[in-house]
Amino acid sequence: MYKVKNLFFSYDDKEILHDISFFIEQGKFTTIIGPNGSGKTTLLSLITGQFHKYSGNIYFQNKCLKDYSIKDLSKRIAFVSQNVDIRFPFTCLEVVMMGRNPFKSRMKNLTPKDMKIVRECMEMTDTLKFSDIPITELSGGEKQRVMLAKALAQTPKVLFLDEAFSNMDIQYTIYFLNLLKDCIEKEHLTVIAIMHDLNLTHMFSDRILALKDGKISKYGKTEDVMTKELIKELFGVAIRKTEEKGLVILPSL
Ligand SMILES: Nc1ncnc2c1ncn2[C@@H]1O[C@H](COP(=O)(O)OP(=O)(O)OP(=O)(O)O)[C@@H](O)[C@H]1O
Repeated sequence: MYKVKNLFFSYDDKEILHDISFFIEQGKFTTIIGPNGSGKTTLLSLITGQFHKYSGNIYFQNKCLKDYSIKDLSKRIAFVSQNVDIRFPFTCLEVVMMGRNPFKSRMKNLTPKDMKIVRECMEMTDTLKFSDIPITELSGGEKQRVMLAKALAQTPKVLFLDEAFSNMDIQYTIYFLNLLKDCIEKEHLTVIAIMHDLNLTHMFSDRILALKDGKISKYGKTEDVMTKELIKELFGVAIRKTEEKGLVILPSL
């Protein structure tokens, strides 16, 4: 689905990503982990086509990422970041409807089929009740749910999440992680997420890409990557694995 080869990226003179190569499989939940400043968001920005000045190659569905128009890319990928940067008081319904823009003909309204998708996505994310409320009047976690509804309304092949649950309570976070697992199973959605919660990462991810100082420390199946040794190397903390596929962080060791 995604192939990244020998990717280097710098902000001005400061090198942020160094010789990154990996392949993302379709229909998997891949999580990028790593300490603050290790380059996770930068990597996501690059593979979602937000930055163009890099060296190396990024291929998406066997085609060079730079050869996609923004509209073509928006029909295939959706992105939810932790910061909801909408300052204009669009209603939540209007925001979710924007998710259908890549599919809309110019100067035309959304079709009944588009509106059905919008409604279903708002139902799924428990945001239908916010339809007429300006998004600027919602709490942080509520806004993130609306942005997730908008992203799902894009009916993407790949959903990118940059700490997209950071303001949600644990009940909604687990609800959404299970919902995404369902979409992966039934619709072969590919999810590429950045998460800081190592326990949830361990429970829900199929693959882990571990970044440190702009380089890949390890990439592979969750069980192979989330070892005590790697977590110690990345974050300097000890962990204990539980029988139920959970992780306990042991901060004092
Ligand atoms: N616009 C920018 N200009 C210059 N340097 C930047 C810019 N954005 C990020 N950086 C630097 O790039 C490095 C990687 O940042 P990035 O946001 O990718 O890290 P991250 O792993 O996502 O961190 P966090 O876990 O804190 O979100 C950091 O050292 C940061 O200071």
